[in-house]
Amino acid sequence: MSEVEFSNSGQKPTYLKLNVKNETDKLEAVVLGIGTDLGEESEINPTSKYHKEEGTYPTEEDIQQEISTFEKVLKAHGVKVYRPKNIEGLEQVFTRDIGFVIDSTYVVASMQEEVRQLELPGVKHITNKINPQNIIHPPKDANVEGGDVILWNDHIFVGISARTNTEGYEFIKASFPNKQVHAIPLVVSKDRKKNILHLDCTFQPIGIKDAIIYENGFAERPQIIYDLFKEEDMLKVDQAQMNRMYPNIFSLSPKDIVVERSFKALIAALKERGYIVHEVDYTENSKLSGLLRCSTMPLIRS
Ligand SMILES: NC(=O)NCCC[C@H](N)C(=O)O
Repeated sequence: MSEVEFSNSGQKPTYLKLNVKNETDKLEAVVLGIGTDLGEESEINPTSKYHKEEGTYPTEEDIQQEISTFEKVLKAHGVKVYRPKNIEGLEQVFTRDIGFVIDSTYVVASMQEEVRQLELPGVKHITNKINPQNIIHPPKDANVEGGDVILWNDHIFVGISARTNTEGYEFIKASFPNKQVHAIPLVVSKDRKKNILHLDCTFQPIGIKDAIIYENGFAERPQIIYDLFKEEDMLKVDQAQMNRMYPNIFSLSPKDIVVERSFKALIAALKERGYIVHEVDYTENSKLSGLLRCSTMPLIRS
């Protein structure tokens, strides 16, 4: 059933005015993950597998507690926060991956992992507020997840990973002919310390010209990134910092960035560059191989 609002006497539906052109314009509306019921401990990626084997898998309580502190920061900045509806036994933390907005178009993700694809009905009550004419679906055999799609105004970077394939990249390229769409092959490894699950685990633009980058996360040198971002504007992180998900912070605006509290070196570097840093605890979430960007799906940035 559609949940669109009607502006006057039921005649004209008011759809969400989707608008996302980059990673940092002022955030107006977002879908934030829940983690209400994570389901069984999962081996879906090398990091989750490691924590399952080590007996350090996060509890639902801790995951929800961390997400609720993030939600408070979002709301304190006037952001409209939508939440998925719980589906029994599914993680539903990383809304980033299951769909994403490019300009005014909503792309429904086509996911490699069936257990992630099953999360899609959880956001139906939100996607029902989008004009169906602005919703697109990848064709059969094309996989693309939002964690691999990074927007930078006229440019779109698409990570080629265990989750997003070349067909997924081709689909994005064909769907947005006015953008320059770049395929960025990532390191895929069973070794949790080397594996890059999605592009947003190794690279993310911040502000209006800077970026956080783990340079060894790419299967080949991403020349386009070096062409678009100056050497002095790149905050380079090492492998241990990448493993803690330093690149996966989240921008509320070109100035305001939400960062995991323990990322001391990054926080200092960001402050030095004039950013306002909002600290939250998110270490338990990182054990599922995602962090702040991963748990958000921006709908409107102005
Ligand atoms: N963009 C991201 O890196 N998302 C994290 C997804 C983690 C989730 N446990 C998964 O393996 O699909």
